[in-house]
Amino acid sequence: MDTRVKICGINSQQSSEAAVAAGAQYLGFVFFPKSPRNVSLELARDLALDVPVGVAKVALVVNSTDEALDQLTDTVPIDILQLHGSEDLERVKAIRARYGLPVMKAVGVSSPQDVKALDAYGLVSDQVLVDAKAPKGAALPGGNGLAFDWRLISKRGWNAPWMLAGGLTPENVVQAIQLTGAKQVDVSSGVESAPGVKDPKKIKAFIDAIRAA
Ligand SMILES: O=C(O)c1ccccc1NCC(=O)[C@H](O)[C@H](O)COP(=O)(O)O
Repeated sequence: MDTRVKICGINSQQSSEAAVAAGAQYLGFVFFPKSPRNVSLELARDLALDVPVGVAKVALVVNSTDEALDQLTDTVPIDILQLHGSEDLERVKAIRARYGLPVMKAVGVSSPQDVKALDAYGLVSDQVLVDAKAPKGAALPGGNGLAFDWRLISKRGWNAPWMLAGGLTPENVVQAIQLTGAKQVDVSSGVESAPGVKDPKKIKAFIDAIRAA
């Protein structure tokens, strides 16, 4: 399978190098203080400057203000802004216009009703991330290691390129791709040895499983 892979929650040189060596096309940097994967602007800048050309650097933010985004984009060389909060269509359009960067809007899915939102976001975003909806009261809006019912989106497409996320692992990713038809996948918890600790062996196993299928 030539599925494109995003490894999210890169927070060390080791995890960055492991993801690049394994063949990831995207690296995600989380800017959300409650997350065990949260990185400072300075660390993200240092890591991003070492990422080879051709591997996309994704900055993941949650309901960020323009001031915070100004600081982020002035400090860290990123390629894509991933909006993982409750940003509405107008906010997505405004961020895209202000920064001139591709925007990937994350949409949480747990029911057919949630899937309906993807059409609208697909019209204003460059990509959509189809993720498991965070449980009520969860500390994190994403990165929870929870999968949703992939049948809800089986063989669907929306108005923009999309990426499947939520509870993916080296053991289930091929099945998830076969069932949904996803051409891009995103993983965080499933390639960690502990919350926020990326495991180079699991990263390689995740991508090798896809390549071998
Ligand atoms: O990963 C985080 O800690 C995180 C924190 C706050 C908002 C979003 C977050 N992650 C978003 C991602 O893109 C994850 O890769 C995606 O939700 C899948 O996570 P997982 O189910 O752990 O593979």
